[in-house]
Amino acid sequence: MSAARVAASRSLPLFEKYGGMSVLRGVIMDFYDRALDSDLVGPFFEQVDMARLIDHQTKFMAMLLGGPASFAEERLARAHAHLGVTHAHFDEIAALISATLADSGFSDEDRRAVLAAVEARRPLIVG
Ligand code: HEM
Repeated sequence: MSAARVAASRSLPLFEKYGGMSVLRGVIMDFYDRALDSDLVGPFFEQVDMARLIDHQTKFMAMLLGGPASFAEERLARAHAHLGVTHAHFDEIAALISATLADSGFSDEDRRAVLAAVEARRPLIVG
């Protein structure tokens, strides 16, 4: 790759670097397969409309990656307010996101950046 292309790819938002909306949607579907398989967090999703949840989570992640989407913090808090999510649940979901991103080809640096943005939302989700 030429120096110019390397420089250009470094300045791309992660959203474009990792393939945009349809690729991201596949990553999110992979993540929810893992979440449903988890004894700790799987039961939370049993009664949930997963197609709708995948849409919303894809939008949320697209925003975190610098893509063309927005997802209000208030909405994130409202969605989890009555679920009784503990720190252990949050840690499990964060670990599943991390493993999914690693298996989807995210570099360690980019994976850590996404996880830091997820971690910053912990107070909105646990409670
Ligand atoms: C770790 C960071 C987390 C992020 C970034 C996240 C993100 C989201 C998003 C974007 C939605 C969709 C909200 C909407 O429809 O408006 C959602 C819904 C949901 N989340 Fe999370 N979540 C996280 C952690 C958790 C944890 C730890 C649990 C439980 C173990 C959980 C359980 C759920 C459930 C059950 C819904 C569906 C609620 C419904 O449709 O009524 N989430 N989450």
